[in-house]
Amino acid sequence: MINRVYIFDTTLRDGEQSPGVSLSMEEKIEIGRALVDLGVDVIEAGFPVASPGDFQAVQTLARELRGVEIAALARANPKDIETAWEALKEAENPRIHTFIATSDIHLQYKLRKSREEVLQLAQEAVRWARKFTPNVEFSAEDATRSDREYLAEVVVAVAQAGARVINIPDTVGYTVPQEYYDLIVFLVERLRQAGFGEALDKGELRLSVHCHNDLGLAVANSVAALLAGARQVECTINGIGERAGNAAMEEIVMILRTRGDYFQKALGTALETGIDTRKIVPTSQLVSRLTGMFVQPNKAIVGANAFAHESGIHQHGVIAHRLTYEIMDRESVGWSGSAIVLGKHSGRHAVDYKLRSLGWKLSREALSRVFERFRTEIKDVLRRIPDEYLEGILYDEYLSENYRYRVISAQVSSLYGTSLSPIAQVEVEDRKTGKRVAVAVGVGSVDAAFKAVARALGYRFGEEGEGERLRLVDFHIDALGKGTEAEGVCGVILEDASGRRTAGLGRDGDIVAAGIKALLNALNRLEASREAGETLRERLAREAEAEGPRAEPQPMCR
Ligand SMILES: CC(=O)SCCNC(=O)CCNC(=O)[C@H](O)C(C)(C)COP(=O)(O)OP(=O)(O)OC[C@H]1O[C@@H](n2cnc3c(N)ncnc32)[C@H](O)[C@@H]1OP(=O)(O)O
Ligand SMILES: CC(C)C(=O)C(=O)O
Ligand SMILES: [Mg+2]
Repeated sequence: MINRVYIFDTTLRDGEQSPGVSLSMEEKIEIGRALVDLGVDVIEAGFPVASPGDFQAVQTLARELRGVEIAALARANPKDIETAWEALKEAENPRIHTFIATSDIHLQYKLRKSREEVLQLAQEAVRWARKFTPNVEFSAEDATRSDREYLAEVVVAVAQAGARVINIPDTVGYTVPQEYYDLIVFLVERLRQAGFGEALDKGELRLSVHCHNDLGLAVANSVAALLAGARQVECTINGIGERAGNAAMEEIVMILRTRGDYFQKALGTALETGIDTRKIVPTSQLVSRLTGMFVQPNKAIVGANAFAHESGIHQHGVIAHRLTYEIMDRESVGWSGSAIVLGKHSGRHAVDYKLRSLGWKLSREALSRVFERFRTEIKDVLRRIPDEYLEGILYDEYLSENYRYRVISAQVSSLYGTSLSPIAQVEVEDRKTGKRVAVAVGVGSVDAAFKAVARALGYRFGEEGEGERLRLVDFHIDALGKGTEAEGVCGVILEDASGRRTAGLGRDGDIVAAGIKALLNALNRLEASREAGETLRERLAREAEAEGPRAEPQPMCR
């Protein structure tokens, strides 16, 4: 049998059947182009008879996209099939995908037809479609709950009618991998007995799988079917689709790639797809943005945490050698940036690694000082810890004696039920220039307070006003503890005009006061890093060198 697995992407058809998803024509084209770039073999563009909008979308994609087959869905009746063809006919390589259910439950309650009638409709549908194109796919909807003998009869009948691809959907996500594997083996055998062995071996006739995720088995079932001899897999980006979704393409592709050794052993050959895996993450993010379907952080391959290491023991392992805790190269699926994420469970190795990647070399003693503050002041306070906070600790530890600014007092109004704006008045001390008072109006009380502090110290946020312009890159507030008396913890990251970034933290029972403290902390660190940051960096590096060499992280670790 051929070792090429054809990727049939149904993000735009079954994926769009996800409750709450409705893509505009422009969005479908944008996703369609991304799918072509990704290297899918077939794009199921829609169900043309469903609505004029669906018809137009299929027609537009058929006209616009090249280098890919375009499929359209049609029930087993002449009108659906003719409409599908009308929409498809300008495609470079059009495919009519016709279907009818084969399970007794569907026959009895939904179609109200006998097995004989459905068998005949299935065959006729393929013949109708063949009048337009030889590229016809037939799906036996709810195949996994169908009587096996009857299903085999339908499969052989549609092959005889000229279907090029026969799809065995697990429409309601009911099957389990071994059962599905056995079913595909059984159908392959029946097709061979009916004289289609050579066509299957050459890939001229293909069995396809289409799995839903109701029991969380869509990908496992798809892979089992590929092991059993299916060579087309129907799937969606991020696994979106009807109910619990379809099989996630990115997972199937990466299973085939990562476990090529296993397929080699089991089948005597690895299974190949045409997917350019480096485009997986950008495509996933595009689909998530346009469909509004959020990708859970722990989702395999494309979730934000899929390659992130936050706990100390794992971080240490990965820093020593990526393969200790990574089975795939994150860049091979399109991720960039660091895999080491600082957080509550991070350890000394990760802190050292992060500081090294920020250009700091520390002696053991200096690292211990930073790590101790990280452990006691930050780890339990912030959920995610941007790298800037580590540098902030260094400045606090070594330069805080020279910190320039101090807030003496602040008064901030907080309003409700009025069109008036909040006002902040602050009194600050600049060690170089003395005390200053400033007043500012803001959208909210934090905005007013930040603007007043900035004004008093010769900075500004935004276009207006005088002073050096700063950008607030990040601002967040967390509650430490529960209830209305919980302490507020505010974190800010500032960026100056040269791109230098510093972070600040502030804690207070009053969240506006916590914000003011965080801002002051960040401003003090900014000034200190400008004045003495490089000197400190050199001094610490000299101390580290004097201490002798330490193991450098492996270049493999990113
Ligand atoms: C498993 C799947 O994902 S199948 C695809 C599901 N996708 C969709 O349904 C999205 C698009 N659907 C639609 O817009 C509409 O359902 C339409 C336009 C297709 C049909 O709309 P309506 O004519 O109003 O029918 P409705 O949706 O209420 O019922 C479906 C009809 O199709 C029949 N039918 C269902 N599947 C098939 C089939 N594969 N072949 C032939 N007839 C079928 C049903 O028996 C029912 O017929 P009836 O009206 O004679 O009772
Ligand atoms: C139309 C078919 C292939 C389908 O989506 C299903 O059975 O789930
Ligand atoms: Mg489906």
